[in-house]
Amino acid sequence: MAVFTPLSDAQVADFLGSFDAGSLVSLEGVAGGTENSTFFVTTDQRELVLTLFEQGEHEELPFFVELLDYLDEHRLPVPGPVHDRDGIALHSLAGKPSLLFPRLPGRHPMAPNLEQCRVLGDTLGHMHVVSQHFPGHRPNPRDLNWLMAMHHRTLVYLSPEDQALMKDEVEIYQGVFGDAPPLPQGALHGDLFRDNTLFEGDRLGGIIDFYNGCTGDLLFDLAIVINDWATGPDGRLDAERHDIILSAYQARRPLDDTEREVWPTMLRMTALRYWLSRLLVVYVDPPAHDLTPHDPGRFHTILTARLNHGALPLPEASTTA
Ligand SMILES: Nc1ncnc2c1ncn2[C@@H]1O[C@H](COP(=O)(O)OP(=O)(O)OP(=O)(O)O)[C@@H](O)[C@H]1O
Ligand SMILES: N[C@@H](CCO)C(=O)O
Repeated sequence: MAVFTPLSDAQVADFLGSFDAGSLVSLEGVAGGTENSTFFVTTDQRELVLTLFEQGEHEELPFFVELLDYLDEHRLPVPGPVHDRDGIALHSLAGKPSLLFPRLPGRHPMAPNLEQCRVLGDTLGHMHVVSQHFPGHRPNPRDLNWLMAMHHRTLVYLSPEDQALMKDEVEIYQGVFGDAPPLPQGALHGDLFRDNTLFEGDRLGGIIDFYNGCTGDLLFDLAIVINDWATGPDGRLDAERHDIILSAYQARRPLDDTEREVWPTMLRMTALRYWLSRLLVVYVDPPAHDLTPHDPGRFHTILTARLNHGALPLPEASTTA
């Protein structure tokens, strides 16, 4: 379950009073998610999602609201926060910061078909074209600087081989990214896994959970997507899903020469980013709740597959994906 702070019907009915969103009909805690409390709220006018922020940097919340507002204004399929009659989105409920969103249709595509992959690549490309002009600023909190600072904390829990793997990799990334010209920048989703999208058949209902959103290398976002959406059970890349996502993406935003050059390293660095973040959750800073943490081993498998088999050739940019 992911309701860490229960709410009564009366609390939510009162909360809805400041919005033009109708009167409460029903309230249901949402089982998914691990970080925040999420509720489906039905009013006599619409279906909504209410999120209470349980952890994280609350001072970062205005950035997420601005980013979602911006993407929503540019017609990207994201849940634009609902603003109250005074134009305010961010409220406090049960002592926690809270946001109200439209409820988007669909389910998480855990075994995405090729059309869903194409739509995702197209939408991410579109999002990155738009997000290059987003005026907000929040440096990527999981970038190479974070890897360099944090990886030491997990070494004691690793085998000697894995310690060497992690240290060597971080050193290689420093060399590659330290020497490369700057990569194209913009706002990123920062965690665009399959379970942060909703599909109704082949139609993308929306991209959710922007709480890793930040500004930085657009290629970082694309590599996270390929590692999650286009990887088989053995950690190796699935050529069909890989090619269709990247072709659709590049029809919107072709990768430049530097991005193409550092791509194999970016795939490895974003795999290590999740290996490390999951190790930190399991060993170093476990959450108070007893939800099963994500498996760090999955991203160890992906990282070693990228090392042993390299990246696949990038499709050329075309305008017909
Ligand atoms: N706008 C929305 N429309 C429909 N469903 C939503 C929406 N927002 C969230 N959900 C549902 O609530 C679940 C939890 O939401 P979310 O992913 O934001 O929570 P979280 O605790 O931050 O999760 P995570 O563990 O992925 O970080 C989602 O998996 C999805 O099923
Ligand atoms: N998507 C993340 C969890 C939420 O940040 C992971 O799979 O480790």
